[in-house]
Amino acid sequence: MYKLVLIRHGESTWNLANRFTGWTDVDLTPTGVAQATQAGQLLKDGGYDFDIAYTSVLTRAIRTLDLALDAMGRRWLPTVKHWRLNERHYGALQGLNKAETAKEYGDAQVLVWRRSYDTPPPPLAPTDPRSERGDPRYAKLAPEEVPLTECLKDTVARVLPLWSESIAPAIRSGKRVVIAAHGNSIRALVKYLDGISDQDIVELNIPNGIPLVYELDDNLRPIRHYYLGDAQAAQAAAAAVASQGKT
Ligand SMILES: O=C(O)[C@@H](CO)OP(=O)(O)O
Repeated sequence: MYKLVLIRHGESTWNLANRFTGWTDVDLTPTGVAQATQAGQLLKDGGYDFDIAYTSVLTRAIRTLDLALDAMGRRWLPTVKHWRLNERHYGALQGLNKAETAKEYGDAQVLVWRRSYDTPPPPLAPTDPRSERGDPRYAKLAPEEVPLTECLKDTVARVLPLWSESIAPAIRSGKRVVIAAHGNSIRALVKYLDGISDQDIVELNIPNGIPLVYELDDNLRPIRHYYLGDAQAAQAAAAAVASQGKT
């Protein structure tokens, strides 16, 4: 049996401001810092240890990983930072307040933009100053590979090559893996691992900064999964994430 640990970053400044974030690179709030440290403490207390870490190229996930590993005395852990673990690109919604957007377009439309499997939010114009196409961290990508919007289906499609080419082989080779990523890149991975339907994935929300443990069989099929720490608190935090897009 293998164990894989997934951690969504701690609360970010734009989580606090309730703004659509996507590929916008914002930092953690003091609460987010505390959540990340607490995640590391929970892992340490639970006897978890890792051989390799994966994270995105966005500050909130990188810092969460750093803080969690620091709490475990494992700041030196080999780490892969990859754009394929970035948050889902939120297109022209990036920067807008979620509740105000719901007031303007209605809760149902915002739910479609936030959680539907295959309806992307309206795209950014390539010339929009919010576009990440000129950002040096994506210099290795062709400009058109840097998204202007994504639905979850697109996110699944770009997360899975990293899973099958790097993360899954690492797990199979016996390495203990932790992934610090984002609400929707984790939803993409969980959809794939658990075989969740396109309809049911709408209901799945991932709370900030709570380690989610997957026990996997020899074929990397999930046996069970659970949040570390207080299960009810994790459930309440996930429900609070679901409410962020309501009026
Ligand atoms: O804004 C975002 O990028 C994500 C995660 O914070 O939000 P949501 O939960 O609305 O998908």
